Amino acid sequence: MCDQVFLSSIGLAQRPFCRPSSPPQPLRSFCCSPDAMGNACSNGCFAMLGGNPKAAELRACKEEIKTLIETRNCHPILVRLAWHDSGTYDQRIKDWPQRGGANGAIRFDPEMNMGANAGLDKARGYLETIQKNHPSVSWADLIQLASATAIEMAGGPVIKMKYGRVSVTDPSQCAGPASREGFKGNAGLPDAAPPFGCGAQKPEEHLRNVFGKKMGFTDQEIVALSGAHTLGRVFKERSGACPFGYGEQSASKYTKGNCIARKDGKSGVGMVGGGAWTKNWLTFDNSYFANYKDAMDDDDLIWLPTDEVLHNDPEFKKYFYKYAGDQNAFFQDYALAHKKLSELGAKFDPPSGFEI
Ligand code: HEM
Repeated sequence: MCDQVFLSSIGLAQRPFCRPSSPPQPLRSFCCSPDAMGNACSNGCFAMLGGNPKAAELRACKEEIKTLIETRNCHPILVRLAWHDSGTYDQRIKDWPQRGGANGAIRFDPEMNMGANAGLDKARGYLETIQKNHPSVSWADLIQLASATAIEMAGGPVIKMKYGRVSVTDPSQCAGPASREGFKGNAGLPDAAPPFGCGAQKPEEHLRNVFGKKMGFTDQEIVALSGAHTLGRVFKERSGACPFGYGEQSASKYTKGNCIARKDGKSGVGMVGGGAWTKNWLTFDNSYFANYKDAMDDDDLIWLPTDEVLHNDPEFKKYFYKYAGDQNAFFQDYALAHKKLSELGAKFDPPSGFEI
């Protein structure tokens, strides 16, 4: 077949020209130069290698993460760990790693010990064993992979992430708590209630300072990302943003040991206690939006000022009600916003990253 006939058949022929097909090329001509260690050429090409070995290693990690989540029901804390690694990102700082973001710095104490990260050392501990089994996988990738896997396992969307994130190697590369212009602490991670560390008087202003000015998200993305609170709990011993805490005695009605919160209806809540935004807080769905009135009216559920503003602010509320009525729209927008969050500030090797 000449090229013109072939291109027409797939709808790509632009101009009427015809020339004989080029002679068959050896595969090598499409694949530039993967190195002896099995790393891709600069185009991320592995055609000569029978698959990307780094992707294969990450897929093996994913299987171990699934076992971890299945046995410990730790979906929410893995999502929060990844978000707080990414959430140090400041788009006004250009250099890596000073700009923060998904670079694995949260595994080091200077970042882990920031007030906003209270409790997340537990999630770091969960991933430590997996990282030891796969030392070539970067912490930055492992943290993001665990979060995407948790969302999938909770019944949420598959997030088509890019991998190959380079990790920082030293605690001195962490973002300092007061390193972000206009934010007093926690490298500009959000506060659940006033006083807001950016000096904002109102939650809508605070969310736009944190997510818009600092990280580069739109109003729509802020609302979609907030829907992650369909999962998880608040603990008085961690953020202190609710009256519920560790153990059966301090648990809310929905976080006791015998509660069913998983999508598959199986028992198991991980550590007992805390207060949740939704009744089925190990299930990723749109109930955060659809059932917000329950959360506001029921003293055993949580609804923070930064949640409330999402259905009161004229811009935010357009998306809030859209997601309340349309779970598919929420899943689609969430997956895109989460992918963006997972890549904030990241440096990739190869530069184009790769999929697994
Ligand atoms: C909009 C601004 C946000 C505020 C003010 C906020 C605040 C909080 C607070 C206070 C907690 C409870 C922590 C504790 O006591 O253990 C929490 C938990 C959580 N947050 Fe957020 N968050 C925000 C955005 C996000 C985003 C963007 C995500 C993910 C994309 C997220 C995911 C989670 C998850 C999954 C938990 C539950 C963790 C667990 O159960 O261990 N949050 N958040």
